[in-house]
Amino acid sequence: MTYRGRRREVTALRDLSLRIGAGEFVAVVGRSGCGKSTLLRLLSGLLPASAGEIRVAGEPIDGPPRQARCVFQDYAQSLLPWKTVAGNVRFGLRHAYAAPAGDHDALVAHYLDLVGLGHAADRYPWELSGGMQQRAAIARALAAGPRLLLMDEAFSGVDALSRATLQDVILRAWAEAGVTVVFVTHDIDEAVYLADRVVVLHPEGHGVLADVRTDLPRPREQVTTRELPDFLRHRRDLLNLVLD
Ligand SMILES: Nc1ncnc2c1ncn2[C@@H]1O[C@H](COP(=O)(O)OP(=O)(O)OP(=O)(O)O)[C@@H](O)[C@H]1O
Repeated sequence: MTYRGRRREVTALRDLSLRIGAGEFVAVVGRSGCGKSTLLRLLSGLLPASAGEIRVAGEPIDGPPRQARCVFQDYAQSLLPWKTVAGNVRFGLRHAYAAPAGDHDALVAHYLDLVGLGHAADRYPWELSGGMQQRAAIARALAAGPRLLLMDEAFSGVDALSRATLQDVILRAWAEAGVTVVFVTHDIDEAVYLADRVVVLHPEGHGVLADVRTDLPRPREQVTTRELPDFLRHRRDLLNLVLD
């Protein structure tokens, strides 16, 4: 992928070949500037690839794929400020990939419960903490019934405890919805905790440096999973790869 500016060109990713199966939870890690966000923007169809091809569900994409939804780090800008939390989730339902069966009120309540925001349905985004706003953004994305959920440093802007809660929210949602998740993070611990497969990008954007199956037992749990010998082994190996 080459970014073409007026004065110069920056090639962010090259020789990248990656295949992600339906229903996988894949984390993408790597040094700052290695192209993680570029990869996600390409998958989201927001950035047209300057070379190569991206297929979602076997179809080459030429814009945002209908079955994909994105959650970015900047939660403050991802919600509609004039709508309540419930109104934002309802918006997700109304623009769903496949029209959801059932009563919309019940579905809104379901997604709010899933992210632990049942008590905040009538509040506006500016009345919520950062972690709550991000939960609302996740509920809205899930309400759209995506088959592919793209998350870019989605939990980086919140405090450590809210981050742990959000990690468990997304694990629950993934287990329930069977959606494919591609999760970009600079946090190796988060990658190993969440995913079954961790893709390490080459520091200078030369494709994939390593593609590691972690496959820790599920369900995951914040304390016990992080103490597993396999968790610690993958964490150490991945840190060595990224820091090298
Ligand atoms: N809009 C843009 N125009 C020009 N160059 C860009 C643009 N966006 C990103 N780049 C460059 O592409 C490369 C990859 O950037 P990208 O943001 O994808 O990396 P990243 O791995 O997500 O970084 P970080 O971990 O710091 O967020 C970098 O060299 C960056 O400077």
